[in-house]
Amino acid sequence: MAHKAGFVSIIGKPNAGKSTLMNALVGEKMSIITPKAQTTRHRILGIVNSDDYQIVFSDTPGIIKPHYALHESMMHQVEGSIVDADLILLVTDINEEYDEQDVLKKLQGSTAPLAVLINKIDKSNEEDVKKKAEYWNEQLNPKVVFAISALHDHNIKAVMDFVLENLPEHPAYYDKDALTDRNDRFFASEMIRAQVFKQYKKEIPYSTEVIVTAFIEGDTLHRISAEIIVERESQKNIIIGNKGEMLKIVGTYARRDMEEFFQRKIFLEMFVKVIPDWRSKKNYLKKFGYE
Ligand SMILES: Nc1nc2c(ncn2[C@@H]2O[C@H](COP(=O)(O)OP(=O)(O)OP(=O)(O)O)[C@@H](O)[C@H]2O)c(=O)[nH]1
Repeated sequence: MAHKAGFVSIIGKPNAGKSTLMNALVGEKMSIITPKAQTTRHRILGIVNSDDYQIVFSDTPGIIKPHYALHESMMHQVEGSIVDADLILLVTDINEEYDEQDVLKKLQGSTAPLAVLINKIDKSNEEDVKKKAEYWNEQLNPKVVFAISALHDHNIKAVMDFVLENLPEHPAYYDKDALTDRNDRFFASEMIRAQVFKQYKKEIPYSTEVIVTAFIEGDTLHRISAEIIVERESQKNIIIGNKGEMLKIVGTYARRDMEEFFQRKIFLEMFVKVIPDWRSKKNYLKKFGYE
């Protein structure tokens, strides 16, 4: 059998379940998952290897109307991942209420085989699933529509089979040992960011960036320093909390996640820094890895 390899882009609206799906497909906790929308800011590759194939999944930020330079960068990543794709998985929430025209628009002109995945069917009924399937068939004429639950691992195997069937013949793109293109620093910062999303309300998570400033590896212990960057002094106070108690909670949970992920003891120190309006400043966005 000829070797197959290709790029599979997972796209859709915020909160549709893209990261949950990617983690179910890849079988690792690559992408952070929180109940809030817009948690994924970068394209993240998750790679599944076997002797006969290499599937490079790409989890992308949710499709939104851009309000900040940060959002523009996020949308460029979505567009890039549609252009690069050998296959596209469009994830939609069965209970999605707002307009999906922006999603449809992004897909115009794409020639890659497309599957629509109607997600969260555990929170729906057969009739609604059927209606949604008809809607998507009409709108996009995809190769196939799957009804799935990424969270409950329902029909994920069928999606995987579809991907394998439609993957082009190609040599591997990455080393067969690789699970992702992201490094340990990235995952460390994502684990802190996930806690920021979990522990704080309203605008705080969206105004926050996390930068790992030092990552010293050891056989039994990794030493990690990170900066939590916010836009205003008032946000800094909220992040730190009364007598530092909020920051302590973030640190405790993030450290726990890191210890599980890296299989090491972790020493974690964090500093909170204010950079006014960093989300609108191109130079900072560039520095933080957004193009
Ligand atoms: N009930 C149910 N909830 C799900 C399912 N899949 C995902 N979720 C939940 O939906 C929420 C959003 O999931 P994510 O995977 O972070 O969504 P996303 O599309 O990556 O979101 P962004 O990163 O914001 O674009 C989380 O609370 C998930 O647990 C599902 O099949 N059923």
